[in-house]
Amino acid sequence: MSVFQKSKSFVNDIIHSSLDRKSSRPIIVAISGPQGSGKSFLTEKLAESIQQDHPQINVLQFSVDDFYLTHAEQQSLNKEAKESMGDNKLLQGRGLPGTHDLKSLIDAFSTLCDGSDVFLKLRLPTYDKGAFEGQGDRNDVSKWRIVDKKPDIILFEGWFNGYRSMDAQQLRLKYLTADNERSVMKRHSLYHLEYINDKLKAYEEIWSYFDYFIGLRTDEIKNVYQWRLEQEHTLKNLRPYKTGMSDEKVRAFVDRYMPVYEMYYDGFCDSVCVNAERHNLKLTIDKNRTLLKTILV
Ligand SMILES: Nc1ncnc2c1ncn2[C@@H]1O[C@H](COP(=O)(O)OP(=O)(O)OP(=O)(O)O)[C@@H](O)[C@H]1O
Repeated sequence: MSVFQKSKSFVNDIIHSSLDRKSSRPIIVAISGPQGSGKSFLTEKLAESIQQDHPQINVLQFSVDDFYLTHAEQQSLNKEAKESMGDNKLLQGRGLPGTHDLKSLIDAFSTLCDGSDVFLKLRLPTYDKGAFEGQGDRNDVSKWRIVDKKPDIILFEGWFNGYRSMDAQQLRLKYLTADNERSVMKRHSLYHLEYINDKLKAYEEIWSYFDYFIGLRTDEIKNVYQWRLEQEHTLKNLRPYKTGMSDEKVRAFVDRYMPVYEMYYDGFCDSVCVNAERHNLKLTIDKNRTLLKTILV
């Protein structure tokens, strides 16, 4: 079975078990996986298949990426990180916790899940990753997604969906005991990692909305380099002016994410939807995205 087939069957079970549920709150299915692992591809296919098999169900899909800071806001953060945070490279460019408009994302979840029957039109931002030679920018409001009907099910994807911050001691210990040569955490100061860890804590309010979780795991995290390069080549070819990052920039871009994988990736699927059994689907894939292992907890 493929990642899609397993996920489709998981989502179909969710839909069947929720059909008689009297709730005006949508079901939230979070999809998580490292960059280029295929979250958007999977989310798109799942939304299509739900729409095809259950036309009466209103599906909404969106991503944490839609909520990145604007290019101008990210530029100011780059400056602040360089000048006032001891040159924190982890924040110089989009991607990590701390580089999103988290307040708008929390407001969006709160509006979508408020449980009342009245639903006012909601606009969700969209993001152009190709703008400014791959640095990216939020799209003009005319290109935002309009949600004018309350969704029944939301597919929400994000590369660090479900990651849990560590307490200060735990992070310190992990850092101090990491191998000086091999650890990517050690290329940054502890203070820079602590800042990201603090920022991550605030995202956990979003995780509390999740009812179900699909986590794509990879046998080797270094696969992300290959996936992200392939993805950028594909995206560049699709863009009218072939804009995007050079291979060297893509590698530098992925380098920024690596410490976060090292910090949180090991147990990231273990404590997402903890209050209900069989709500977490963990799928392990290899570099060709072939499914190696499935765990449902
Ligand atoms: N199962 C698959 N079969 C074929 N191609 C795939 C599959 N999954 C993903 N791809 C392709 O791989 C590339 C990366 O996939 P995708 O954009 O879905 O990754 P992602 O995890 O959403 O990445 P990011 O976090 O960087 O947005 C895309 O070009 C996509 O079309």
